[in-house]
Amino acid sequence: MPLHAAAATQIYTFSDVHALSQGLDKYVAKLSEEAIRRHGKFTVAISGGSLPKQLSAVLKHNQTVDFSKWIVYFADERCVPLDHEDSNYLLSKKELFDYVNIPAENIHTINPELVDDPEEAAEDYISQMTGTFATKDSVRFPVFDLILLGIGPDGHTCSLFPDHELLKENEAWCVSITDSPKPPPCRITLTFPVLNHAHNVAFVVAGEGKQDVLHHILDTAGHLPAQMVKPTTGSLSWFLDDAAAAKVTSTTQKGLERL
Ligand SMILES: O=C(O)[C@H](O)[C@@H](O)[C@H](O)[C@H](O)COP(=O)(O)O
Repeated sequence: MPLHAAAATQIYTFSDVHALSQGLDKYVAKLSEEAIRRHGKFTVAISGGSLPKQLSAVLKHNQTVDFSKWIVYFADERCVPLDHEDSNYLLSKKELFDYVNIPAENIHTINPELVDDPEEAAEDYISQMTGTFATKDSVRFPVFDLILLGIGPDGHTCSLFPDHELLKENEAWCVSITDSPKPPPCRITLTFPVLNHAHNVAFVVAGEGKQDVLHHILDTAGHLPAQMVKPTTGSLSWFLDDAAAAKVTSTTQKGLERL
């Protein structure tokens, strides 16, 4: 698979969700190897929804990835206990963490003692990231090796929703939201400055239910949250199954590669 971290947008399409998971396995394994070689670790932020299952279906059996060097954050997380059915941590635990040897201390969850105080929970998450990303020089924004994102039918990503005040946040690394249109209402979420400072950002989108929003995002100029993800120097990739990509017609399709 001709993987390269081009600065441009790269769109990969797959015949079905299993092929998409196979493509993600190769993509993530390559980025993980490169990052570990470069700085001894692989810092990754994972979204919730259908992404963890799509990400992990093949990757959880990968025997070459050094998961012991992974440092995991969540692109967004619900303000619920870690054993709650709505927890993104629990979802990724069931789909991936239970199968691979990521050290528990390297999996950065929302502080379970702060789930009833979203603002405090967001501040605590920033403190956790400071521990991971701070260097001897002051670091303005954390630089993840990879951020994995989904999109909702309304074009939201993470817990950044259309027309929400949080879209304007350009300083804080993580913020809380208490009026999420997608339940549950209280969450913490990474912000656009963090998303757009990542070395690599990949959207993973599958299913015919995403056809219209994906057509809007990739074929029209606009300001949906997913359209505001524009890595300053990093790569932006789309991993799509054919069902989701059916209405994508833009010239970016020239970047379409079958993996
Ligand atoms: O915590 C969340 O709800 C997710 O992070 C959210 O941003 C998700 O990625 C989209 O809503 C897409 O969800 P689906 O992939 O399930 O459609």
